[in-house]
Amino acid sequence: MLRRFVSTATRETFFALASPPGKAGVAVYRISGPAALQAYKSLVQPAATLPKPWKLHRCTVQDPDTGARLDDGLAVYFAAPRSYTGLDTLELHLHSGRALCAAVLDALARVPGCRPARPGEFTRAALTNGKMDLTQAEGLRDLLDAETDAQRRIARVAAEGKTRKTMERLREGVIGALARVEAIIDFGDSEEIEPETWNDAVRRVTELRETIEHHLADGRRGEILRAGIRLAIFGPPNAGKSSLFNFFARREAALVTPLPGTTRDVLELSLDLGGFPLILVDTAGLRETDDVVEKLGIERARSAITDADLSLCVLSMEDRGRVPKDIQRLITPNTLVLYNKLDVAKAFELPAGQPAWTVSVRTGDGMDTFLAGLTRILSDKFDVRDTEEPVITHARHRYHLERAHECLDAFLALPSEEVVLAAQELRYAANELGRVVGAVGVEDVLDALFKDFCIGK
Ligand SMILES: Nc1nc2c(ncn2[C@@H]2O[C@H](COP(=O)(O)OP(=O)(O)OP(=O)(O)O)[C@@H](O)[C@H]2O)c(=O)[nH]1
Ligand SMILES: [K+]
Ligand SMILES: [Mg+2]
Repeated sequence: MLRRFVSTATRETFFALASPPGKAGVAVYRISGPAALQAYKSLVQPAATLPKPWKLHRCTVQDPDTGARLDDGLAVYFAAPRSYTGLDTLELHLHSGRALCAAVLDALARVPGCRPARPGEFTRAALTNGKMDLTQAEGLRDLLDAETDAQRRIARVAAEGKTRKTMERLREGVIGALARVEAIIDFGDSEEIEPETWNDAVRRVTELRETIEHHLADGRRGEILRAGIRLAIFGPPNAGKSSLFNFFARREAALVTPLPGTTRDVLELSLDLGGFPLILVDTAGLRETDDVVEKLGIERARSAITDADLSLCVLSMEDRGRVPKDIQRLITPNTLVLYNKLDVAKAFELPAGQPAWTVSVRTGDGMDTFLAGLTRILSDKFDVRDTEEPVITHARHRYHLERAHECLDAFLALPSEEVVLAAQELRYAANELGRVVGAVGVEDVLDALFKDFCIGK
């Protein structure tokens, strides 16, 4: 249903080094646009015969003005529209070195009609030319940014076009229902239209609404995984929260002292735990205090706990019987509980109904079991398996799906006489779904997206 997104007609030819600059095995240059073959003729020897598309050719590259030989390597020509960008594209695979890259880029800049590419310009052209949709471009950016295995896998789902397909199918469904309602408007007075048509539209919309609800009820797994899972460590002073934080950091990242109230600021640490992106947050111990600075720290701790996706309460085993009420209130069935200082306390049976462990951060006792348990919880809560439906990975997707859901709700609340209003609600819904894939109104999203791309992608 989706052809061209934005009509920024590309008459220009842009080029970039697509591989990292500097010393490496191979440097890849991409030249995309109508002058791609012109670049071939200017730079490549022998240029007498033009390259067969999609075939690698041995070549020598020379300076277009002096004819001085620069390097030799391989050239491949992708004829439009069967290229990454959908435009005529030339790729040169040469040796990589700083001076060599600079000389080749300089030579390319002297080819008439060629100019250096802007960040993300190749992908932007691919989008413009209908080679991919907005969710795929976002997925690609996320794939390049992915730092852990779970992030990589979720980005792939979008980059491969699964999110796009789901959204397009939903949009087509809405348009199908809209066609029925419009038929009632057009032929409503004649006998050709059965009352069944309205019921049919209602049935379709009900199903679509359910599918959207199913996608929305994903626990925000996609968005959380992409951004990193925030795990807030909290508890009373001196329980060993910062000691645990340092255990994960593998260095003395936070101050640890025997004085209660040591930690004041909120500290963060990003790490990869079993393939999951975890943002660990250390916070000030919670207690009543008259110390102004400590009070501020405790306020920050409370907001960090609220903002977190998961929370871990650290309790010293010695304080087990006397956990203050305001800390008890923060422990929900979803809170992980770590009883620390096993080395100086007697072991006890863990209460059921709560993910909990006993450990000694000091001696390392029980830590393996705790880490394995934590990884399993992350996997249960946030993992996205290949067989599952694509999930929402950006707040933007959720926003438009929620709006579309509202429109379908509004449609279903209307009586069958209100066909004109009903058609309008469906049009709004289709429009919202179109925004996810970028079929409507996306210029601002594109600018934000491609700003973060590297040049040459
Ligand atoms: N015996 C024993 N002491 C520990 C253990 N873990 C931490 N401690 C000690 O407990 C004291 C407090 O540790 P911290 O890590 O500063 O505790 P905290 O919860 O961050 O404290 P605040 O920042 O003040 O809230 C320090 O003296 C640690 O060395 C443990 O497993 N066993
Ligand atoms: K302390
Ligand atoms: Mg601390």
